[in-house]
Amino acid sequence: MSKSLIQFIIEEQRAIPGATGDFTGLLSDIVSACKQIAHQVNKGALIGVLGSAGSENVQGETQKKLDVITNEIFLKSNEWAGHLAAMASEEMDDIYPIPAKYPKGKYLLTFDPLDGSSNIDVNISVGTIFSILRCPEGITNPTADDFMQPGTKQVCAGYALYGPNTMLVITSGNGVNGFTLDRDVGDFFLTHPNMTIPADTLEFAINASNERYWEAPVQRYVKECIAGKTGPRGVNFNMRWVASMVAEVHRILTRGGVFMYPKDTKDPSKAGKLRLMYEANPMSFIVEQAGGMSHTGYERIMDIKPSGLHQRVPVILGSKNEVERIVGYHKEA
Ligand SMILES: O=P(O)(O)OC[C@H]1O[C@](O)(COP(=O)(O)O)[C@@H](O)[C@@H]1O
Ligand SMILES: [Mg+2]
Ligand SMILES: [Mg+2]
Repeated sequence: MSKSLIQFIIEEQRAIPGATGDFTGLLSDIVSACKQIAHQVNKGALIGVLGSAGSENVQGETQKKLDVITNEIFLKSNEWAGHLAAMASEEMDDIYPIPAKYPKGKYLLTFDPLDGSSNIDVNISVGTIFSILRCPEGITNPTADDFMQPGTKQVCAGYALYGPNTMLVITSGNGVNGFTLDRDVGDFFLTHPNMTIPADTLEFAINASNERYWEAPVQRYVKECIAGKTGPRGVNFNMRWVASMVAEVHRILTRGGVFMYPKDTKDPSKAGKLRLMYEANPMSFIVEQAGGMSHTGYERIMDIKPSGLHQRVPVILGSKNEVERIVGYHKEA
């Protein structure tokens, strides 16, 4: 049988001089949270977890019952062990300091507990996204300011995909590896070592209903793809849109492609739809580690110095040559 996720992490940790085991402990708590979420998502209506919670999160989005449940699972699994100083989530306005009754640790955790939650009631794949940062040296009671680190500072990023299989895909800056949950054994096993994104692709993903709001460079790119053989690209493209970022990124890691939620004029107060700290940054870390590229069209996402926990950014990520082309269109515009 292939390596379990925890064996894999412990072996990686051994290669780091001075490692204390804190990181391994933290990842094992995250894995435990993802297994619990997989169980809830899998049971669905049988345990009454589908539908709306009747509340709104800080972004003004209606929360699903599972948004609330999965957020609670992540907090409870990760607060007790002494690896973290604080957490931040899509579903909470402010940061979550570790309660005084527990020891505090040296890491910060941000997460989107249920990504693609509009898909949950229609039984389409959803996921969880997380990012681990170091708590700044000497800080025991971090504030939101301590989370304002660019994506290049991430220690680890990952996602769980709750699809036909439950998978966990992680990077700690040493390539990207994918693990599949064996429900009978109750553990994740390495099934997709060294995942890489092909540099070229003939597949793109975008919510085309927003076309009239996009900027000219993205309109040009998509128009050229749709023109296919008869257009300037001289080749046919395929399009996909799942509306779960985790599923789109997983497809791109598996067979290449481009995913875009670009800057648009739909709501001028928002720079994009996706959130930097717990969606764009972790996915960018994974995509770059797999040989892909992740950009806003104007700058590398992981270079952005965050200004707020729930800051939104435009996202263009995936196969390198296509993302470079789209960035080039932005420069020409
Ligand atoms: O419904 P739209 O506008 O196509 O947006 C879909 C995007 O929104 C998201 O669902 C946002 O994530 P949440 O469900 O965590 O809010 C992404 O996963 C997805 O790419
Ligand atoms: Mg999300
Ligand atoms: Mg979410």
